[in-house]
Amino acid sequence: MSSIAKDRAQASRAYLKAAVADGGGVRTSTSLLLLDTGAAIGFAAGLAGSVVAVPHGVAAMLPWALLAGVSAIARGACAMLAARVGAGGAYRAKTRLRRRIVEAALHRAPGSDATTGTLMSAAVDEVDAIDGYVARFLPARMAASIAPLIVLAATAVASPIAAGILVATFFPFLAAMILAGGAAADASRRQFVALARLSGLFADRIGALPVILAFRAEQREARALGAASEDLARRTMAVLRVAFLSSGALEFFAALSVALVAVYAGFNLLGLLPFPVPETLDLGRAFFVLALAPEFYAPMRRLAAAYHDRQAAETAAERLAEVERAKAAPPPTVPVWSGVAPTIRFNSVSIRYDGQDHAAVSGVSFEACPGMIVALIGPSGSGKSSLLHLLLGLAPLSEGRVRICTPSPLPEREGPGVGRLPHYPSSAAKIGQPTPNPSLSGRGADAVLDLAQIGSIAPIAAWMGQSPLILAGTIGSNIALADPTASAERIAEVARVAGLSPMLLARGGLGAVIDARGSGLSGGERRRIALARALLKPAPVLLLDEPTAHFDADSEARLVEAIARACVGRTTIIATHSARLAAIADVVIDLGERT
Ligand SMILES: Nc1ncnc2c1ncn2[C@@H]1O[C@H](COP(=O)(O)OP(=O)(O)OP(=O)(O)O)[C@@H](O)[C@H]1O
Repeated sequence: MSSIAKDRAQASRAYLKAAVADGGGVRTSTSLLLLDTGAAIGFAAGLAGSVVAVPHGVAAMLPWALLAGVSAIARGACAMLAARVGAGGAYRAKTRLRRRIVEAALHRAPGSDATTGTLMSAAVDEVDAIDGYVARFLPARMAASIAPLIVLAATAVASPIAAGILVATFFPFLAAMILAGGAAADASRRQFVALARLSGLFADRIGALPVILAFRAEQREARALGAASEDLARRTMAVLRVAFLSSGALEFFAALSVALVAVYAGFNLLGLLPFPVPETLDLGRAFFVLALAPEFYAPMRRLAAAYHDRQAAETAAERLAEVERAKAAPPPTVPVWSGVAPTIRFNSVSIRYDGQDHAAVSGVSFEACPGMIVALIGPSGSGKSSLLHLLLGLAPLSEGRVRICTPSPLPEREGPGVGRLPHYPSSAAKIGQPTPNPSLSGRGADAVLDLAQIGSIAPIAAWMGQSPLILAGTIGSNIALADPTASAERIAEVARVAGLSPMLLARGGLGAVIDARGSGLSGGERRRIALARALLKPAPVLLLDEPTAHFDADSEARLVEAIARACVGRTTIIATHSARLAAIADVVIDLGERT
């Protein structure tokens, strides 16, 4: 194994160790497997005692037969409980890990190139890959390091030479296992990478199905999926080849050791050994060591069966660690936001995405005050959305500063916090001048927060993005995502203000069910849902990205009026190509002039 592969394997093991740290389930499961070995010794002793007692009648046989029977039942119970406890431990470890992975996926650093498909594959398949590791491999590994010694000790008490035979067959077996294990690790890693690639590819292509159909790229995408699944099949066959080889070696040495013990015990019993030995076995001891010999390899068999689980888990751990590494660092300061509209000051702000030569935005300065609308205009690609994303922690700040000034004090505390924000009316008229925020009067001196310190203003911002999220459910529940506590009347009101009435009439109201693809909602209707969502959120900052795109002139005029009303008392920044919408802004920043 190269040193890079070694480092990688070590890092994966350390990650797995930390991920399954509770260990309680593993220890209990291991103890049950060791009890199973103890019961196996009892079973062998019971069998041997029964055989020896046959000439002395049923009464003499009975206690031995009872011992064998109780031991057999105990073995069954231990095996069942070990599987159950292991599965419980694996479930808990997976739940904890999945929570961490989903959190890392949701809070990934701005500019991360992970696709939805790879993140889904990480949260579902790769977390599931640690199931066998915790439920089977870890208990089997711990048991395999102790149980053979117990069997060996019990065998040595009856026949030290039979114990010596077991030890002698163990070393070539170990060498074969190490060789097979190394080959299995590589093959298994390659197989798992192929599986993750296929799952990610499949999930992404399903998400992009309408686009694929529109561009008639079905054949090409089907070929790509076919190639990925053939690759997976090839790698799976390689894993199976190694698995068959290693289980062949295991079975060979297990059978060899039992055969050698049987031959030795039989010849010793008959006094036909061709060489002198310092022990003479009687029937009971000979039967005991013979019945116990298969148990020497049983823990190793169990470990070999679970070995693939370890490879799968280590490969998954590499990818899970990558997802966690891509998680954005938590902001150093976590403010408790008040519901007061802040002043947002951009000072020589530049945004450069990872891996890009040029800054998407450079040297932008402006100020958005409470009650004021700032319109960001400029040609496509001039960085309007990037500035909004910056405020939400979705784009990286590479130069300059963004400060959030609010008249209310913002004490720091542990954990994210946002109090109940006041209701921002959508009924007051918006006049062309900045409107003083009524809630500001009587407040103390400004508290100034640095965006670089707080990471995002998402808790106090209502955002309408360019690609609105639509979830399977009703139209009403999609709007209510912004404020699950909102009343039906309030949802109906924002839906009306956002211009959804004609669509709701046609589809049967807010209770109309839509699927995750939106059940044929038009681009404009999706945007209206997103706008309604933004208007519903009782947030003091409103960030709208192209709210009037896809609208005809009349609808646009009505929507511009509605937006003007909704902005009263809030700090609003709108990215737009619409001259009509820009006309209601107090400040217009033309990003095109800067390039
Ligand atoms: N995540 C990203 N990674 C790399 N580059 C990005 C990313 N997001 C945006 N960009 C680039 O940054 C530049 C500005 O993009 P942005 O979406 O901010 O422009 P825009 O003015 O909003 O465009 P439009 O009017 O078309 O919406 C573009 O060149 C874009 O390709």
